[in-house]
Parts: sequence; C-alpha cells; structure tokens
Amino acid sequence: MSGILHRSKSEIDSSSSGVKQRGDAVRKEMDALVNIPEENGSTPTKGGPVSPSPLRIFSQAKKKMNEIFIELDAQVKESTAFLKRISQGVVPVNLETVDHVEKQYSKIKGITEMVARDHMKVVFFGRTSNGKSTVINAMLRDKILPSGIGHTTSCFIQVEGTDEPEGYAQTEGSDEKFGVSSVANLSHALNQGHLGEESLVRLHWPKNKCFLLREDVVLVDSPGIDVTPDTDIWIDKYCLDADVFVLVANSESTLMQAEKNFFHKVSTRLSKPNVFILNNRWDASANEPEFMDEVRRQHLDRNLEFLTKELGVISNQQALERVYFVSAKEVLMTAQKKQQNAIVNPGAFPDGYLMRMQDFDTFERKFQECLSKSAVRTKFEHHTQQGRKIAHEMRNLLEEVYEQSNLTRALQEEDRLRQESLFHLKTTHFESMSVDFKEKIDALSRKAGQEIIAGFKEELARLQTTVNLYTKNWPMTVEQMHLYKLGLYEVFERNLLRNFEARCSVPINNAVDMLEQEMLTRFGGLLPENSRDVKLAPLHRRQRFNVKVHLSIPQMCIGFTEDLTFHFSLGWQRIARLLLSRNEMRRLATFGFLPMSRNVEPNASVSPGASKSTDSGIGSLPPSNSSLPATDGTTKDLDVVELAAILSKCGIGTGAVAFMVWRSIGWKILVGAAASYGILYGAERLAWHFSTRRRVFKHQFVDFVKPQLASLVHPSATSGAHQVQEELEFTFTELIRLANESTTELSERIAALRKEVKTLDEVTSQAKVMNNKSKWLESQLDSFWDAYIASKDVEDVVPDILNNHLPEQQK
Ligand SMILES: Nc1nc2c(ncn2[C@@H]2O[C@H](COP(=O)(O)OP(=O)(O)OP(=O)(O)O)[C@@H](O)[C@H]2O)c(=O)[nH]1
Repeated sequence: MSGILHRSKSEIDSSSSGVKQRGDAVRKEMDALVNIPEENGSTPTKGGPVSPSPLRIFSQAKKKMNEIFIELDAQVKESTAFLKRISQGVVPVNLETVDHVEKQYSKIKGITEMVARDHMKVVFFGRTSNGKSTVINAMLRDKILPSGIGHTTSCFIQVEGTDEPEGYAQTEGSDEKFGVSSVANLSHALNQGHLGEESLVRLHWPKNKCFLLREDVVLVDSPGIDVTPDTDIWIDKYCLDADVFVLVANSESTLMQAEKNFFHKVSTRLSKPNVFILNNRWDASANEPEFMDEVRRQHLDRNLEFLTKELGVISNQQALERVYFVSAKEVLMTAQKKQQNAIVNPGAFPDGYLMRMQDFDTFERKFQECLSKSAVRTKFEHHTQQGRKIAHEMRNLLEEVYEQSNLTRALQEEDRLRQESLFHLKTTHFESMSVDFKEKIDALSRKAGQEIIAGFKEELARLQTTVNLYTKNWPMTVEQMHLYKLGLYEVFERNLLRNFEARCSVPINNAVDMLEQEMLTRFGGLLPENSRDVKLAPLHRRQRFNVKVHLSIPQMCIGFTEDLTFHFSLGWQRIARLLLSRNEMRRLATFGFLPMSRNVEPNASVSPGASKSTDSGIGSLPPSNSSLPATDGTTKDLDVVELAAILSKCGIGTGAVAFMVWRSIGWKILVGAAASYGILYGAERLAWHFSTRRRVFKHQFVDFVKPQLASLVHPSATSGAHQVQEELEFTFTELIRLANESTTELSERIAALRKEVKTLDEVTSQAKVMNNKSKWLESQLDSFWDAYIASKDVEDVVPDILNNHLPEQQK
C-alpha cells in the first residue's frame, strides 16, 4: 500500500500548517504539496527532475508499432513483386505461396489502420451519484461532464480527444455534431434525444485542453449501475475492449452487491480485468474524524477482499495499489482554482485534504501505468504476434527461395562447366574426325576405282564364257539371225552387269557401309544422346549402292557384221598371213589380194580349230590407233618397189620351191600332196556346219566388243570412284551439319546457362537481402515484444522507454 495511506493526519496537517501566506512563493510551495500533476501529465518531484507520464509508453509503443508495420508493408510489397518476378523464371515458386503473401497486404493495411485508431480506454462504473462524472472531470482537470445530485448520466458518454478547437458531441449512429462548448450545452444536448441507457454519446473534446485526451486516453462514463439489473449489454458494448475499469464507490456507504455483481460479470467475460476502486467523497469522512481510520480500514479490507478473493484478479500486494480514498470534488475544485490562477488554501477544505489529494495523485499515476501497460498489451500483443507471423512466413519463404536458387545456381554452374568441357571435347574431336574421314573417303574412293578396274579386267578375261551362256538355237533365216543377235546382246549385257555387280558392287558396298557405319558411330558420339537416334535415322542407308556402268551392248554393236563365209585353214590367204607381216597383209588387202575386214583381226583364227583367245589383259588391249584404214577414209598408196618385192617373194619363191620339190620328190608325191590337200579341204568344208558357225560368230562378237568394253574401264572406274565419294560425302556432310548443329546448340545452351547462373546470382543475393530484412523485422517485433509486452513490470519499462534506453536494435 502507498505510504501516503499510512501517513497520519498529524503529519499531513503539520506539513501543511506552514502554508498560510499569500503570494507566488506560497503558491509554489502549495503546488508542490498539493502535488497536482501538471497539465502535460508530468509530475513534479521534490527537488528532482520532472517524471514523464507513463502514458507515454503507449504512445511510444504505438509509434514504434506503426513504424514496424510500415516497414513490414514495404517488405511484403517488395517480396511479392520479387517472388512474382522470379516465379516466371529460373526458380520455381509456388504461385499459391505468392498469392498467400499478397494477401498479407490487406492484413498489414488493416493492422496499420487499427494501430492508428488504437487508444487506451477506461470505463467508470458505480452507483448513481457516487461521483463518476466528477472523477472524470477531476482527471480531465475541467468540468466537462454534467454532474449533480440525482440521476444525471442517463447513457454512456465517451470522452475522447479531437484536434478541432471546439468540443462537440455525436450520438450513436449519427454523424451529426452537437456543439458542446460548455457543460450546460452538453446537458441540454443529452436531454434533447430519447437515449436509452445502453446508448452512446461520443463527446469530442479539444486535445489541447486535456493531457489525457492528448495521450489517446478515452474515458467512458456510465449510468448508475443500480439503474438497471441487466448490465450484460453494457459489458458487451463497452467493456470488452476496455483496458481499465474504475469502480467509483461512495465512501459514505459500503460497497454494494450491485457493484460487485457487475464486476463479477465482467470478470467472466474478460480474464483478469484491471479494476481500480476509488472510495470517493472521502472528504465527508472529515466530519467524523474519530471514525475515519476505522472506516478507512473497513473499506480497505472489504475492497481488498473483493479484488483478491471474490474477483480473484489480483494479488494482495497488487491490490494495495488499486484502492484509493479520494475526493474528486476537491481535486476538480483545486484544478479549477489553478486554472483561474487562484490561490488554493488547503485550510478551506475539510481535514485530510492533502492526504486525499496525494492519494488521488497516486491513483492517477498507478492508473496511468496500468492503463498504458495494459493497453499496450491488449492493443499491440495481437498486432505483434500477427506481424511476427507475417515476417516469419516471409523469412521462411525467402530462405526457401534463397536455398533453392543457391542450389539451382550450383547445379547450373556445374552443368555449365560440364557442357563447356563437352563443347571443347566435341570441337576437338570434330576437327580431328573431319580430317580423318576426309582421308578415309578419298582412300575408299580410290580403292573403289581400283576395284572397278580389277572387276572389269576379270570380266574382259571371261567374255567368251559370258557369251557362251547364250544358248539359243542357231538361226536359219536372216530375220531369225537378227533376233538371235538381239537376244545375244540382251543376255550378254545382263550377264555382264550381274557378274560385275557380284565382283565390284558387293565389296564396294560393304566397304562403304563399314565406313558409313564408322562415321555414324563416331559423329553420333558428338550428338546429344536423347536426339541421336532420331537425327541419325535418315542417314542409315536404305538402298544398296550400285556402281553405275554406262553399258549398252546393242548400241555398241551397231557396227558389228559377222563374217560366216568358209575360209580353208590351209588356203593361200591363210598361208600368206602366216608368212607375211601385218603391214604387208594390209597392203595386199588394199589391193584386193586379201579380203579386208574391220572386225576381224588379221591374225585371228576363223577356222574351227582356231579359237585362240586374243585376250592379253587390259594392259595389252589393242591400241586404238591399230593399223586400220585411216579414219578419213583414205588409204596410203602402196610403194611399187615394196609390191614387187612381195610378189616376187610370193610368186618366185613359190615357183622355186615347187620346182625344187618336183625335181627332188617327183610328180607322184606332188599329186599325192595335192590329193591330201584336197581331202583336207573337203573334210574342213564338211565340218563347216551350224555349231561351228555359231562358235565363230561368238568369237567374232567377242573380238568386236572387247576393245569397246576395254575403253569403258577407266571412265567406269572414275565414275564409280566419284559415286563412292559422292555417297560418302553426302553422309559426311550431313554428319558435319548435325555435329555443327549440335555444337551450336551446345554453345547456345552454355550461353543460356551462363545467363541463368547470372540471374540466379542476382536472385540469390536479392533473396538474401530480403531475407535479412525479414529477419530484422522479426527481431524488431521480438524487441518490441520484450520491451512492451513481455511480463516486465511497468516500472522497469517506463524508465527504459521514456529515457530512450531502448534496446539497440529498436533505435
Ligand atoms: N462531497 C463530495 N461530493 C461529491 C464528490 N464527488 C461528487 N460529489 C457530488 O456528488 C454528486 C453526484 O456526482 P456525479 O458526479 O454526478 O455522480 P455520478 O456518479 O456521475 O451520478 P450519475 O451520473 O447520476 O450516475 C454531485 O453533486 C457531486 O458534486 C466528492 O468527492 N465529495
């Protein structure tokens, strides 16, 4: 209990006995003794500094809360914009989360608006005429509310500050303002309407006139608690957001059950309401000083029992600071005198005036402390929790984004390095493979050419066999002969090409296949694995490679004319051929001594037994400038001397030989020889049948086509090599294109990864900064909680807050 309560009457009286003089000195001394708080709410302490009002805790807290929520609002806006921006990019952010964060806007806005509206609310209850209105007036240091004997307050009146210069009132549910410049005005205004007991009239009073109103304190006057038995509506409408209740009791009577019942009801709706009991009208006890102490003790005991045991809202020690014995009337009168600069004479008041004044002062101080602390708790506890929740959610979210982007960044960077080394590897391999395969293609083309030459040689060597595969019956007529030849050409050409195919195309194909497969495998290694098969599929050869030979036997044989007339193998022409040189033979043929045939080789056998092959390989093919008639159709003139030599050689030689033979062996032998010659001729002539003619015909055909086929060898080899080269180069070029495409894609991917890593760097650092800001906001709210809401005694908080000794992070 306050020491003042224990101060004896004599002490108080002796301390005030000297205060009798008039003048400023007396007034100052009286002020100190009367100790009425200054209009600004500060209480002058004797010889010490002015102690600021504890109500400042609330305004400080409100300011701080407002600042934190402005920061939080900016943080949420910034974070939402950031999350939205990155959600479309490199870091996957759940859009529901972004929506959730976005919804915090309205929540924060609502809280900020609530903080701006937050005030400290105190409600005064008590029986009629106990002096509720007078207590409020005393606290406001002005006679604002009407008071008087009888039931003067018929409805709830809420006094709150306004920045306007003149006071005004508003009834519930109406925006109409009633001018209430004086109490008389207000009484009139209140009596105008038919307001029910639970109705509310809001009285807006200029803040500059009252300290409490300036500090956001709202005071609510109520009708007498004894007016109605049903106070539930009152509790619902006016008590649930009240920070402090003041029970204004009449010290001339005991605490009534109606008053107790009301607070019992309040305490069932609110956990541990802050209740002060003012035993008002204590000045009346001065009329009976002999009972004063006893009465005071009785009131005190009952009040303490009510608070501690019946309501159970407070400890005994705390309850001592909730019970006061005051005279609101004296406080108001003193304040009014001070306002009028009149001298306050304690002697003019009943005995115990100073004690009552000091008790009221103590009540005000404790009331302000309690109100401020309670209001900070009730108003800002929830805001702080909500703010912490939002900041915490933001922090978690940003932390998640930070970790996610950091991890993604590491993975992307790793991928980038991998892709870069792959790129380097691929380009190096690509270059070496390109050179390697170019050489291989050239080599294979050359080899294909050689293969074709070899194949041709083989086919030329076995032309006769190929021709012999044509077994059609020998024709009997000229027309049949024509058909026979056409058939031969066709069959010969088909067989020749088939043989060539088997001899050249197959191995060349196999070699090309192998090289292509090697190219596909090695170049394929440069392509991305996932698209490799699809990209290479069109390059797998579907058709076999065929060496093109521009061969047309019918075309080739346009000038072919067979010679199927019988030639005796021991005829003189034959013998001449054996004896004479080629040039001599040609000259004889020019003069008509010998038949001249373009398609028969001078020394080719035409007899049945003369099937000697003229093939001597590609290298020994008859030269194109063989001794045939000149291409311009002229023939050279035979030299007369040469002709004479030949004739003399033939005629004279033969005559000489015949003469010598005749002389030596006689005519019988000669006849015998002639007979033998004749027999041989006959036999040979008889053997000149169809099959022989056919064989001779085929020989002539072979002899005719062979040199022409031989002339195709080199062009075919060149063409085949070119074909091989084209075929392989097509594949090679396509593979180069695919490999280039792949490396281009790879370099684009590397560039994209580099960009992503850069973006992720930015995202990571932004997320970190914002995460730090959320952490900082959380710590701000934690500090706020510790400073204002945690269970510290208000006495500990007040000096800290008011002397700006806030925790470092709060400044
Ligand atoms: N002697 C004395 N009279 C007081 C004191 N406080 C109030 N009164 C008088 O008591 C009467 C009633 O005071 P009010 O303030 O109107 O009481 P109230 O509780 O507001 O009454 P209602 O509004 O009718 O419920 C007035 O005449 C006051 O002057 C006091 O401390 N001492």
